[in-house]
Amino acid sequence: MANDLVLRPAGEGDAEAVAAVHLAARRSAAMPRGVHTDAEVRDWLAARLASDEGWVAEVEGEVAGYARLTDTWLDDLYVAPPHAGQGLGSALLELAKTRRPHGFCLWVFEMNRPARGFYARRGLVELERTDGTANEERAPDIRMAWPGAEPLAFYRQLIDEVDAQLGDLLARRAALTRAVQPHKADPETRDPAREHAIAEALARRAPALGTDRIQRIVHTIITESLDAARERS
Ligand SMILES: O=C(O)C(=O)C[C@]1(C(=O)O)C=C[C@@H](O)C=C1
Repeated sequence: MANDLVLRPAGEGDAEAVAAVHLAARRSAAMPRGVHTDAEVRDWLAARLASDEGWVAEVEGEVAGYARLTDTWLDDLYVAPPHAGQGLGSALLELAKTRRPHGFCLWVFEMNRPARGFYARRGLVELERTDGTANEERAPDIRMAWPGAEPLAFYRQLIDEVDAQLGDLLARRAALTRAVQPHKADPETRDPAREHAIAEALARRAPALGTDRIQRIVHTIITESLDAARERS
């Protein structure tokens, strides 16, 4: 642990120093190149720090690391390269756990093995992986979570959030199944080849479930959607 380490809330006057830590840490980390100019990063971080919860780690009076939290995410945790390996990251992460006792999530780039190991060793678990198409850097990333003091409640809340999206998607999908029926030569006959192709496409997006399970899920969704469409017509 670094001597003289002080953790304190970030103030408006810290924006410049925090941005310097962010830029230097990103350059030396196993992360994709940033897609913004340094000036854009400085402006963006200053705005974020004005509304999010920021903490700085000071060593001998200098900002050497920082963490930025929203209600449910640890959005940033960076340590300036000269101060790496001195316990600042651990101290900031433990602080985040204290500040968010009911848990939080974060994104880490798949290529950033040191960071993934750092979080895993401190009790964070991997939740999901992306192919990177949804982030600015277009680099595969991993959602990790610290499930907090009551993991059951934490995970149920995340499940509820996903189910809200799933419910909307099921409603949209069922409406489309219904809309297409009048345009079929024989609405009573199902199209196994088409259903198979749909399941294969879904299985590519959800490999953890495997094709057989996805086939059964797709079959149920389509059967029930067709049934609901008949009831309403
Ligand atoms: O594409 C069709 O032919 C549809 O009727 C839609 C749909 C679906 O919901 O995706 C439903 C039944 C068919 O067996 C195949 C697909």
